[in-house]
Amino acid sequence: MKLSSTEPINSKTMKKAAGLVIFRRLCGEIQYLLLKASYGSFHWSAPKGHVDPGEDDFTTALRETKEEAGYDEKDLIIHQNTPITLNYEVKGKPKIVIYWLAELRNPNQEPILSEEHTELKWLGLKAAKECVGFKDNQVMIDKFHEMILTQEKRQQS
Ligand SMILES: Nc1ncnc2c1ncn2[C@@H]1O[C@H](COP(=O)(O)OP(=O)(O)OP(=O)(O)OP(=O)(O)OC[C@H]2O[C@@H](n3cnc4c(N)ncnc43)[C@H](O)[C@@H]2O)[C@@H](O)[C@H]1O
Repeated sequence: MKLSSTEPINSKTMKKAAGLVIFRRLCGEIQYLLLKASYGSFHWSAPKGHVDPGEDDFTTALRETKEEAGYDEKDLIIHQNTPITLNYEVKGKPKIVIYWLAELRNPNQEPILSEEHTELKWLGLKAAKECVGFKDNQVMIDKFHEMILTQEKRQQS
């Protein structure tokens, strides 16, 4: 389900985070960046994090990407008009996470990880979906992938 990024939330009952699904084109393949958490269930996700009080979602996505992957806005081509929002529960509390799609301009620029992650992977569509595991996350990657392919077709025609 997609929500407006300006939808009001009750920060006491709902967690909110924002991030970027970053891809690169390398050796004829579209590859997605995933990071492994250094805590909790050691889950894999795109760079993202908690929206600070008073911060807008997109600013959070940029800040967290810089903190967790070392990429600046200038390193990326961001599809700002097509965010996708995931809704799930963490420890019994609802959480929403807003993601934007972003292409890494220089596919050879490797991420710089923070202490929040121990590993990174660049994965093609199938492997990326297997790695994130969660169905809603997989559907999101499929949707972003479709956007990339549609844009490629438009540019070729
Ligand atoms: N257990 C822990 N132990 C120690 N420190 C911790 C901690 N959890 C958080 N922290 C601290 O919090 C900071 C992270 O904060 P932030 O960096 O600000 O926020 P975040 O990425 O949204 O946090 P998190 O990784 O917890 O969220 P996610 O929704 O992916 O993941 C949250 C949970 O939801 C699950 N999940 C992820 N995506 C899901 C989905 N689509 N559907 C259902 N569950 C999902 C994950 O497997 C995971 O279990 C870290 O620096 C760390 O210090």
